[in-house]
Amino acid sequence: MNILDKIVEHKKEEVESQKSKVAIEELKDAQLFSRKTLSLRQFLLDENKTGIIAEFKRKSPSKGIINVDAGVLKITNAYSTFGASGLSVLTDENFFGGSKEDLIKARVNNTPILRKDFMIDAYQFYEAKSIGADVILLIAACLTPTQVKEFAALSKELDLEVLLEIHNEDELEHICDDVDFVGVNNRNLKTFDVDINTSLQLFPHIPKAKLAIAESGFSNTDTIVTLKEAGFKGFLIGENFMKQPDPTIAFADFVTELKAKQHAH
Ligand SMILES: O=C(O)c1ccccc1NCC(=O)[C@H](O)[C@H](O)COP(=O)(O)O
Repeated sequence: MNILDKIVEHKKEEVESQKSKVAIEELKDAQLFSRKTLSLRQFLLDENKTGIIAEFKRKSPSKGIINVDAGVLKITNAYSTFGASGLSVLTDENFFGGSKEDLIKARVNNTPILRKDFMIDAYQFYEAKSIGADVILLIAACLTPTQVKEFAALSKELDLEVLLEIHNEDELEHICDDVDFVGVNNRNLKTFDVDINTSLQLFPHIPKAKLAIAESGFSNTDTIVTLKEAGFKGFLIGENFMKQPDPTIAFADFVTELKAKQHAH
């Protein structure tokens, strides 16, 4: 069984257990459920921002523990202040050490937040809205095109934007009208190898109406400049900042360097 299958297996049990504790009607009563969401599309198109979607990530299947001491509030505040176009907060506990509470805490920021989780059941979309998410992730590798269509439509009803993640050309078939962003994940989920060329190869096949986001494995600003020139509008970066003794300083330094390089181009 590959890691994605394992995660999905576990997620199904988790969601069933959660459904028996909190009904959808209760989720709808949560204060955050009725808040007006922020548009990641708008933030990504804002030239004054970096295009970086900075991810709060404590551990991962590929890297193990990345940063267990990290404080979500301090780090996401700094990411927002220093020009992140979006925040990504892992809410999966078992494999990534995240939580719904992390996302609720990060919500003080006036920056769009992606609920980073493995979405496999309609219940999770109501949950995402109830904890203050603006964007949800659909991973093509664990959903059928019909499920993507249904979940994307439900997201739109709930005023959530949709990031569809793909890994290869076959998964382009999952793209549908209600998808706002197509994310190309450079990490092969079977081998965990990261290859930035995956983004460059798939970019020409992404419909122009969707904003393209490159995901995973970024550690230098030159790569971001190259992908920006290729047409990518967003860059999902987690580990590179989170593994540093102070992720807030690492992020600020990265942004300063990126801006200098863009200025020079
Ligand atoms: O990161 C993993 O090990 C992983 C394993 C299995 C499924 C998903 C996984 N990562 C999710 C992500 O998409 C990344 O957290 C995100 O793109 C940021 O990547 P990075 O900058 O390399 O932390």
